[in-house]
Amino acid sequence: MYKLVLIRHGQSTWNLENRFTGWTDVPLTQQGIDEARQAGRLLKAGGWDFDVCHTSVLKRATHTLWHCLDELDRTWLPVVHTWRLNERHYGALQGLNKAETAKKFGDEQVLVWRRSYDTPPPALEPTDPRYEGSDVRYAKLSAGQVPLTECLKDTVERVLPYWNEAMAPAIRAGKRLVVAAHGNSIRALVKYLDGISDADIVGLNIPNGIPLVYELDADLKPLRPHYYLGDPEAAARAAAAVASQGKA
Ligand SMILES: O=C(O)[C@@H](CO)OP(=O)(O)O
Repeated sequence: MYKLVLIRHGQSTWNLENRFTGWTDVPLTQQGIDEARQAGRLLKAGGWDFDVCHTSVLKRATHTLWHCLDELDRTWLPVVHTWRLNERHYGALQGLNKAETAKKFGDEQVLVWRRSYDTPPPALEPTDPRYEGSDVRYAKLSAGQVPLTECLKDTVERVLPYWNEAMAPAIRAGKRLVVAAHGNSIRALVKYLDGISDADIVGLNIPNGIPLVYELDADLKPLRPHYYLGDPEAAARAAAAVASQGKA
């Protein structure tokens, strides 16, 4: 049996301000740091250990990993950064307040933008100062790979090659992986691993800073439903709070 741990970053400054974030590189709040450290303590208490860490190129995920590894006394572990684990790109919504956007466009429309599988939010113009195309960390990507917006389907399409080419082979080789990523890049992985339908993925929300565990068979299929470490009710409450962030 293989085990895989996925952790959504702790609270970011834009989570606190309830703003659509996407590829915007905002830091953790003090609460986010505390959540990351608590995730590390939970892992330590459970006797978890890892060989390799994977994270995005965004600091809220990277710093979550650092704090978590610090609690585990594993800051020396190899860390692989990839843009493919970045948050889903939120297009022209990046920076806007979620509740105000729901007031303007309605809860239903915001739910479609936040959680539908294949309807992307409005796209950024390439001339928009928010466009990340000239950011040095994406210099090696082809022009089309730096998104102007993404629906979850687009995120799945860039996360899955990384799963297939980097993560799955490492797991099969016996490496114990911990992944610090984002609400929607984790939803992309969960959709694939659990075989969740395009319709049902709308109801899936990932809480901040709580380790999510997969137990996988030799074919990397889940042996049991994925679960959160710690108090399951607290994890369910935190996921419900994420769901309601997009309401007016
Ligand atoms: O703003 C974002 O980038 C994501 C994660 O914080 O938000 P949502 O939960 O609305 O997809």
